[in-house]
Amino acid sequence: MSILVLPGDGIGPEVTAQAVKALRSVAANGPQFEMAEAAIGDAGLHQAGDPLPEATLEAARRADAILFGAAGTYESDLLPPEKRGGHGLLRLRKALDLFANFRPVYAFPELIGASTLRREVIEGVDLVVLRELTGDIYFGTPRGVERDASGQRIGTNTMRYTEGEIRRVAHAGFRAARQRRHKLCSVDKANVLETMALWREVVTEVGRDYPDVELTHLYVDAASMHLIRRPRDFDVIVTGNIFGDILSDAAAMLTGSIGMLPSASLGEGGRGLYEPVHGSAPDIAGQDKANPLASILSAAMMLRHSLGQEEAARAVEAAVREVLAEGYRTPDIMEPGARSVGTEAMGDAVAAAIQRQRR
Ligand SMILES: NC(=O)C1=CN([C@@H]2O[C@H](COP(=O)(O)OP(=O)(O)OC[C@H]3O[C@@H](n4cnc5c(N)ncnc54)[C@H](O)[C@@H]3O)[C@@H](O)[C@H]2O)C=CC1
Ligand SMILES: CC(C)CC(=O)C(=O)O
Ligand SMILES: [Mg+2]
Repeated sequence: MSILVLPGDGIGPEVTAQAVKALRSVAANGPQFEMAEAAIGDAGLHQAGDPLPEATLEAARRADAILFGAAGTYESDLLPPEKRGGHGLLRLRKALDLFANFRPVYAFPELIGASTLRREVIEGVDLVVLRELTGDIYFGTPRGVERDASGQRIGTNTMRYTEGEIRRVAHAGFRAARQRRHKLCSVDKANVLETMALWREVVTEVGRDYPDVELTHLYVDAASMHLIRRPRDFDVIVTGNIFGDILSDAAAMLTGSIGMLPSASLGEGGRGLYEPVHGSAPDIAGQDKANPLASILSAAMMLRHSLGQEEAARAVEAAVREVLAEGYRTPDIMEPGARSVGTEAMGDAVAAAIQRQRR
């Protein structure tokens, strides 16, 4: 089994190193992995002049699974796309046609006290945001900044979805709901945007094949309110690229921190890209402060979905619960009386707990 590791920028390399530690701990008495590393993001720009170097894309195509950290910095964010670290990630997802990004939002009972939200709202939260990942306003054309006849600058991006793109992610949403509590909520802005009216129509059509799944629809503005007000009512949320990007960061706070949210980006084949939901966090990079659990939980999703190692995936997840129950906390999830640890020490604690789980 081959894993390509793409640490990227900022806290990307710090958290990814802890996920690699967890995988090595799994491999100590279980499946063997071949791990290789390649550059992406600003790191790719520095190394090869491209946020997605050709060698990285080739290696990604060959790997069984890809573990990604974070790409981009505030400095490169405002440059043209070809010089923008984060663009490397967008291109990778597109090149591998990884259109279904599953972002589980699970409120660990051990972390209820770490959240800024009320216990009665977040206790029992267990939902998945399924974000479409290769279409929408992030990829639609025309795009760019140009000048009109008067010399004024005009910025354009285009929200665009084909029927086929909506259909395939809708199927993925219904299938996911079938594995869970049989509820799918489709989030759109069909009252204003034609693209989203098509989204609602196609999701409704696909829903006829899944009579056992309860389909509901919400507009994205109301959905963001309901997500915070009554998060337990949600099972699977399927939505477009930009709405999913925003809603999942908001939903992260139901778990205590964005440092707790893993994700799996999947296509039609078995190969997946496993990526924490957070970014490169320049404000805490290089300070041993980042929470590595989102990355470690992404590695667990990788073991499950791309490498066929369900038992190992469960061991990693159980190890995370164990260290949380023991009171290990990075600063983002710190609470009074807990054991304050840095990124490295959290990774060590999880790796040791994996050993205990697999004994
Ligand atoms: N998947 C990716 O590669 C993503 C890349 N980005 C890029 O990352 C850079 C920073 O973007 P931001 O908007 O600030 O989002 P961000 O997710 O990097 O950070 C937002 C806030 O959450 C905190 N945070 C993030 N991850 C954390 C972790 N594991 N542990 C503890 N705290 C954590 C940060 O310290 C910051 O205060 C930008 O260049 C952006 O383009 C942003 C989002 C996703
Ligand atoms: C490059 C960005 C679109 C990354 C991001 O915010 C995300 O994937 O959540
Ligand atoms: Mg995001």
